[in-house]
Amino acid sequence: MNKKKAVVALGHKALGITLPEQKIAAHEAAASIADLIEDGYQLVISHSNAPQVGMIHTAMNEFAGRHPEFTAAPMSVCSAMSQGYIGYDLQNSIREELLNRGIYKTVSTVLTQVKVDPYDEAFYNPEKKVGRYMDQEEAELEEKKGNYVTEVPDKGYQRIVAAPKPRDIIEIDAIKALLDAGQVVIAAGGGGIPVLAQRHHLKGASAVIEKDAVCALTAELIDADELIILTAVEKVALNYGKENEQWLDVMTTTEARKYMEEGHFAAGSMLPKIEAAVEFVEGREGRSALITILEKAVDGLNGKTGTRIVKG
Ligand SMILES: Nc1ncnc2c1ncn2[C@@H]1O[C@H](COP(=O)(O)OP(=O)(O)O)[C@@H](O)[C@H]1O
Ligand SMILES: NC(=O)OP(=O)(O)O
Repeated sequence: MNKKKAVVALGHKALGITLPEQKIAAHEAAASIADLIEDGYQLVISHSNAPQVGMIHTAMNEFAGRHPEFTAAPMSVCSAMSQGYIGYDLQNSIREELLNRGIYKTVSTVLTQVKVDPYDEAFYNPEKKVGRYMDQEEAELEEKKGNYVTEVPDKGYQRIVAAPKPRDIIEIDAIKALLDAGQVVIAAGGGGIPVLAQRHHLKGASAVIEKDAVCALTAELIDADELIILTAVEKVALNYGKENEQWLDVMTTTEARKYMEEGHFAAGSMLPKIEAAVEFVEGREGRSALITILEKAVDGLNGKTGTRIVKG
């Protein structure tokens, strides 16, 4: 039997932020991933990184210059570190969960670079929130360092960086080779390390790519059957959080476009998921995307919950 190929996007719920939180969250996420593997899926797994990459950037740059051995690290290097920091925990948690179920599979993290366009509008209009919430004084200090910040209602301030569109995945052949060998691959974590191609040289870009967007691109490039976005809500809603909230079981791509125009999906959270789902599903016939809560992945795939996005 040909196994179904899927890309799974793991959000904040699957990761936590601090190392102790991450260890617990990754363990729980591994159970959902193992459920999917037991259900017969061949998986490429990607994940969020905005809190972590901000934390790493602050940690790396706070001490820069105070000692000759501590030098500043650009955002692209911090992205690479976040892939290692998160991938390490995820691959070991998934490996352990699979072994507990009597399944032997190598699980590996591919340090993944993603090509972006140097003229992408996002470089002129940074909007991606990263890192912890700050008070006004801390935010002003960040601005003095040349960083951009934005006010977040009820939470304080947060740093913002460019989130250019992912154009190509440099290590895609390695990802495909591992997948074809029946192994479990964690790739393009945190949207991938954004790079600008300068002839044979890849120059790290100061940006953080939207992980849902890179999941759609990965799914396209491996010609996946499913895009599975595991997040903090069981279903997508119209009028989310309002009195007339309406949870959706299924949504065609035409409906999704209309709902996006009507502003039903919040920028930076649900909107990139819907955009990714529409882009992937419209790529070829027979594809579908699922958005559901982390612990109900298999129920979602079996049509018991979640919101399914289909071409139409
Ligand atoms: N229309 C909507 N339907 C459901 N959830 C929505 C909607 N608009 C915004 N959200 C919010 O999007 C969140 C998921 O996005 P996000 O927190 O960025 O997840 P992740 O970390 O999994 O990528 C939900 O927890 C919910 O608060
Ligand atoms: N890179 C990225 O999209 O991370 P978040 O999901 O944490 O915003």
